Amino acid sequence: MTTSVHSDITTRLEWLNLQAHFPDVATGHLRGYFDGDPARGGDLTVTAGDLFIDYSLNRIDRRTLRLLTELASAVGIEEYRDRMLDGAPVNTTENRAVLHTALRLPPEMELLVDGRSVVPDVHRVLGRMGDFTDRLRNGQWRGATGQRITTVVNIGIGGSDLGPRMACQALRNFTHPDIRVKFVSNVDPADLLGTLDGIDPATTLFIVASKTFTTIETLTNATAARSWITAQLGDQAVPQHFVAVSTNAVEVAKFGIDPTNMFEFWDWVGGRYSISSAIGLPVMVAIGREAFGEFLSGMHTIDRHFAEAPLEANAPVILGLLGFWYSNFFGAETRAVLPYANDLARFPAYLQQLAMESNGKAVQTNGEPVDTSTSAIWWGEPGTNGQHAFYQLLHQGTRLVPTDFIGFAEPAEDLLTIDGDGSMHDILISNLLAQRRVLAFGRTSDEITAHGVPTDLVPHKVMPGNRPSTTILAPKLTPNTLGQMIALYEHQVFTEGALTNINSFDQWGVELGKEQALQLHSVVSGRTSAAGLDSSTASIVEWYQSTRPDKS
Ligand SMILES: O=P(O)(O)OC[C@H]1O[C@H](O)[C@H](O)[C@@H](O)[C@@H]1O
Repeated sequence: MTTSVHSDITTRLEWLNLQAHFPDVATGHLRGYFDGDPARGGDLTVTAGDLFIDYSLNRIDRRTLRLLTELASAVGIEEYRDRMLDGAPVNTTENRAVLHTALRLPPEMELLVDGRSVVPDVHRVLGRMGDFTDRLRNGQWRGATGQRITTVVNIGIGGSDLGPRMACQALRNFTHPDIRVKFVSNVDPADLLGTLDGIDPATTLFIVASKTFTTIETLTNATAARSWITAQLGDQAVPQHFVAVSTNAVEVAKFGIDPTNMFEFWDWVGGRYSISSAIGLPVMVAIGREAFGEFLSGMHTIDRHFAEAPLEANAPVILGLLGFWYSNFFGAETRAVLPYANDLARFPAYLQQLAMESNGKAVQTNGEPVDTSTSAIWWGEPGTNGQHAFYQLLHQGTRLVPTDFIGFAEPAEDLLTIDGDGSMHDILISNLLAQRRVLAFGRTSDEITAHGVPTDLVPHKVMPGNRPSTTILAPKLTPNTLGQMIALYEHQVFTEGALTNINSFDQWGVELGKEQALQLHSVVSGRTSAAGLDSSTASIVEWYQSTRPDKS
């Protein structure tokens, strides 16, 4: 197995330079930076496609970014990026190429994997998805009773759920008026039952989405959904009510879904990077094939920027370098993403899988333990809701939480304010601006005292500021700009993974839990004994079995 980029980053001269530089920055304050460098605000920005990114409110000075890019360059990040984009097997533990970017290539481009151009395959499947989508949306595709399909339920989990679910919500204003798209992921029966409650099997179609088609949650839910359909419509109804998205045609056929109703993708598409593959089918159904094309083209715009822009003007690289900086020099444990767009409510959850399943690792590509910190814990909620819940900690707590604010110039819809004098969207954006400003600049005890606040209250009201944030802006939340934002974060995650020299594209850490769940299912259901289990697990199994009502 070859190493992806480098090893022993902490022994490099470029790392030592950053270490020597860090104390200057650690003792600096964003107030001081802005006072001493009035042009900083407009200068520390980068444009990528339609995205305008302001990173001036970060704990860096102009030298920091140069030193960080020198480090990135020294470890060969550009070569590693190019190898990924060219289809080299950079997922070394699975010996696979990592080519989600190929899913967004225009048809006239060529990219060879094992001597075969993958672009025609990508467009063949996109064409099939488009034809299916058209038939569903124009009512040609009928259910077993001859009725139009009005509800599409995607059954999938992880990468086969989070992306399409997030995107369908984000693009609410672009969706077909007569088709609702729903999602079931959890093996908790409450999820499936809650989703099916009140919907009619005769007008419902299921997309069973699973890269491997062996994921227990998805197959269990799909089997229950099939029973729900056949109980009311008969066995012969399955072909009209089930389609599959997978890389595993054999398992799809075993499940009973007609291979002609399967939309394929390939092992060089990682689950958490799969929204631009056939896994995006529910999004295409919701917004239509042309708009889905716009979504892919937004991603491609950022892919090209990532491939071509010099490191110091490369938006995802800059964001990745900042993440690395906070994790490794400031010791930041978490990272917040706060979209000032209610429709992006699931974006932080989507990014959690993207970032944490990719980079939540402690072993370098050569099998040695990492000598750096890897992924932060990503979390977030839409503004302004979070302001009334957890922002207190962001402003005055003891932890440093680098934050991404996301905002749009034009809302999908707007309403007047209560006094009829302004726009609700203007209030939303004013809040975004206020929060990033207060986080950065705070309020000093002198300023508070000047407002006549009693002395004993002053320390409680001090806002320390110097809390970093990055602001990502786009003209409007559309399929195209959503695609741009997704690709921005994908490549940012790549950058952090490359710097820490881990394989961002495998996920061995999720396997053991799956394996043990299968074994424990047999114990929990009473088919095998609890003998040999640790005493804590055995006692909970005993409690569960004696406490749950008789299943029969
Ligand atoms: O699409 P599937 O094969 O069903 O996999 C669904 C998910 O499950 C796995 O446990 C992985 O951790 C995820 O990366 C994957 O997205």
